[in-house]
Amino acid sequence: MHVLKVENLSAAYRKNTVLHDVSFSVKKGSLTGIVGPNGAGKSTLIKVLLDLHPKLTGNVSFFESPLKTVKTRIGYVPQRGSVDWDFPTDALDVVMMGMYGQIGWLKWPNKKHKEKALNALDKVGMADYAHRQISELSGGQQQRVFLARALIQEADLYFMDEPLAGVDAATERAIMTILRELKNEGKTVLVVHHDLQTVENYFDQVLFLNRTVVAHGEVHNTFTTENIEKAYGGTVRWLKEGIGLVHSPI
Ligand SMILES: Nc1ncnc2c1ncn2[C@@H]1O[C@H](COP(=O)(O)OP(=O)(O)OP(=O)(O)O)[C@@H](O)[C@H]1O
Repeated sequence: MHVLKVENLSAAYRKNTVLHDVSFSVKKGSLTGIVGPNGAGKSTLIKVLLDLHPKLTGNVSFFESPLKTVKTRIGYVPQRGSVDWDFPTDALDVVMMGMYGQIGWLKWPNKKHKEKALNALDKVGMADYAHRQISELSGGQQQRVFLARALIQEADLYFMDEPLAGVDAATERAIMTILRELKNEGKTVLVVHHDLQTVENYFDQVLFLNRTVVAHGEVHNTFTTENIEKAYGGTVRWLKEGIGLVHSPI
């Protein structure tokens, strides 16, 4: 069964088409890195899939169903820069927002919900910051709080928009451990990712996006120099060396 199936999707900002003819499907239990150059449409793709931005054409189904019937099974960690951090709320409240599917809108969370949220903060190493205003957290700490919020949803499919951007090495390891745990529990995770050097270590599937799908498949046979060049254009040359990549101008 497909967890996500996308067919001939296109989307635009005003008259500027940013995604065209995007088609791919994702299998249960996979951990996919979505890579592509700046402005390739990675964030837009996630927003369109989740109905946060309208699509022009195409079909999207989750668990072989339309989004509106399966929303509570989907978790989303937006790009940090897209969030208004001045919103006056503390870390615990941010995490509890992830539970509205379970609590129900306009109902107050009870003690059990609070405990669950605290556990999630503990899992990402942020228990001590539960009552800190989110605007007073560092970028990496905010990212961890967001991850806790997604975890508490107990979703089956997660979209994460650059969860590793601007975090320190310890936070990166902590986040990757959690993503692998989710995968091991049979959850499906799609991650927008920037660091080509770590793609082979972190993901089992890779989706190269540049306005359309350039390549998609198992990392071991899809993460090739050829596909990297196809996605990133001819101005840079990526030489695969061991598990890393060396970036060299032509
Ligand atoms: N709100 C918006 N209004 C108009 N154009 C937008 C908007 N958001 C994004 N775009 C444009 O759409 C294109 C795709 O942007 P998007 O943010 O999806 O790319 P991305 O692959 O996530 O980029 P990055 O790697 O830089 O985060 C870009 O050309 C961008 O300038």
